Amino acid sequence: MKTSIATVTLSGELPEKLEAIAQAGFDGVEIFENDFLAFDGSPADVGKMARDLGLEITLFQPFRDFEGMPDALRSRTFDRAERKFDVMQELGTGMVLVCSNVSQAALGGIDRAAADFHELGERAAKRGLKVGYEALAWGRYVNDHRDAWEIVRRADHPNVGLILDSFHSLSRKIDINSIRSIPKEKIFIVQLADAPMIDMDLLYWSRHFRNMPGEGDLPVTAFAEAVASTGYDGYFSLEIFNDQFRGGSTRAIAADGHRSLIYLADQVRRSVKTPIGVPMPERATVKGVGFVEFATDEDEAGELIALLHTLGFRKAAVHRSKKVTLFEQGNIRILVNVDTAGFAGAAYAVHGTSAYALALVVDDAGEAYARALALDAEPFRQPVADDELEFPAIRAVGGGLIYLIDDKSPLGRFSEIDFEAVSATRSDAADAGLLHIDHIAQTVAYEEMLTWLLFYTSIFKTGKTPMVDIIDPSGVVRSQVIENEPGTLRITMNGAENRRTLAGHFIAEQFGSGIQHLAFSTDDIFATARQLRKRGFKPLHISPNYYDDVEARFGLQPDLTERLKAENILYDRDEHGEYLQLYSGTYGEGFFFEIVERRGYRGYGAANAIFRIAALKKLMRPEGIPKDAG
Ligand SMILES: O=C(O)c1ccc(O)c(O)c1
Ligand SMILES: [Mg+2]
Repeated sequence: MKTSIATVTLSGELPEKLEAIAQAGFDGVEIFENDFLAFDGSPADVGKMARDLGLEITLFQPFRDFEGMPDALRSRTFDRAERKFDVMQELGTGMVLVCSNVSQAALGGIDRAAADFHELGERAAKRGLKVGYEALAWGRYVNDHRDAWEIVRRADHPNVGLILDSFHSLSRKIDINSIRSIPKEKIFIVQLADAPMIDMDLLYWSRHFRNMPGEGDLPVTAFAEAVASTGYDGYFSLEIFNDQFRGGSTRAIAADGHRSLIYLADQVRRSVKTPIGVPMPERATVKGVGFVEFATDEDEAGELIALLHTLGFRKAAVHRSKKVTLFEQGNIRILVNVDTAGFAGAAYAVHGTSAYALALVVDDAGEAYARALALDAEPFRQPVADDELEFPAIRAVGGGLIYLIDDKSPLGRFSEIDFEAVSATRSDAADAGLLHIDHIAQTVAYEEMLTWLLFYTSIFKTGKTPMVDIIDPSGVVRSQVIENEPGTLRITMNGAENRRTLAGHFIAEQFGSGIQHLAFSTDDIFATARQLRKRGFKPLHISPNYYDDVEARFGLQPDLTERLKAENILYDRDEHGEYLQLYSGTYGEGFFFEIVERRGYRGYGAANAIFRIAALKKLMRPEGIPKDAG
């Protein structure tokens, strides 16, 4: 698949945009007229800049309010077009996008529009240029690609074709099967954009909320499949109007865009069986979390290890060559790394004590790694001793790592190969009944949420649930769940917009995104709570007012409410069952542990988050969260 992106998608000046586009691996670029007009160089300079970076200029756009003008305005409209053609020839691009007329002056009529396009085609042909017609979802007379296609068909000119834009068609819920019968040579270019499902004015939605394919809720893949079924083998070009992207990191957004197209091509290749995109292994099935690794130092390790002990973990093994200790309970493994050398040391130096790495157990680590790299993930390597395992690894949230391990290779036996077991002591006899990692909560800056959503969902067989707003006493935190069907990988991603929220404070003080809490599962939270108490665990104190409310809200038996209150356990329920949650206090700059018992429940206790956040913030005062820092 040939990939392209419109300059309007990115922030910055034109040269910066072009560089980021080339760097991200695109083949082509659409020059959006305003980007060109705001730039000081000549069209020839822009053309040279693009070509020097190896980019083809796929399109110059948009040319507005062209077709169906009354006679008094018609010749001036053609003059305007000739001026655009001059610029295009200097730029060195062969195609212009004409979007459907929105002018009050425009006259309707398919034949009138077709005649205008025929003439424009004649004029374009003289210069060796092509004209593509796109139906804007809010066009005055033409707002449906089926009508635009009919106009193009009647214009009957080899230099006039159709431009499809997934947003315009999907936002109006136009049947995409209508694309399948369009001859591929009449589809000049295909623009792609997704968007979150929001019920609002089409123009406003389009100009502010588009996002990359796979980041939103529109069936962009099905749209691309319909296009591919025609045999179309031209450019797929991203055209994303998004306020956040325009203010975001030029390089990061360009990289997300490239990843979104590779992912899309992979899905289309599998379903339509066309040779689109690069063959790669399927999305990796995650069977579980192999371990979570903390980076810390000798001084701070003590407090973390003490906390792990109160949670019922036992020291199970030590690394043969590195200063890494393995703690275990049920199927949960936690590594505590105090090595000053290597990546863990660097992570500690930047972030302080933090859970910087995650191992995911997949069917085939080599295949998962190959897929990750095909999707532009950044590989990670560091030297390992001869007799030690080298985990395939990629960079992940907050500059941390994801290690890929599997059971079919020696990687699955890392705890025997790289580690030496230590014998159990008497105090290890009874654990706290913790079984699995239920979920991993990562806190990221709000503008990074889509990046990581696309990262996880494109590489691993996971899906997302709708974003929810969590009310922090100092602002809103957006929360997005990424999970797989069997629940063996559950990630909650919290996006913070300001640093006064608990999540925002965590990012500011940790110097970046990262894992903010780990939730462990138990199948008897009351028994676990009892064990934890014996071990000296201090649960997060929940206000008694909460229990009055929860009893009334769910109609709980008073004795259950009393038991919940006695153990500081939070309660929630959905149509599938009940959820019980118990929290630790905060550790460091806002890290904490959670213990959950799921009785069929599928969610994450979003309704309880406000109480949990308030309680955690109370713990962190007075020196914790600045009351009114900006
Ligand atoms: O919002 C617009 O005006 C606009 C312009 C050009 C396009 O290709 C498009 O999809 C929208
Ligand atoms: Mg468009």
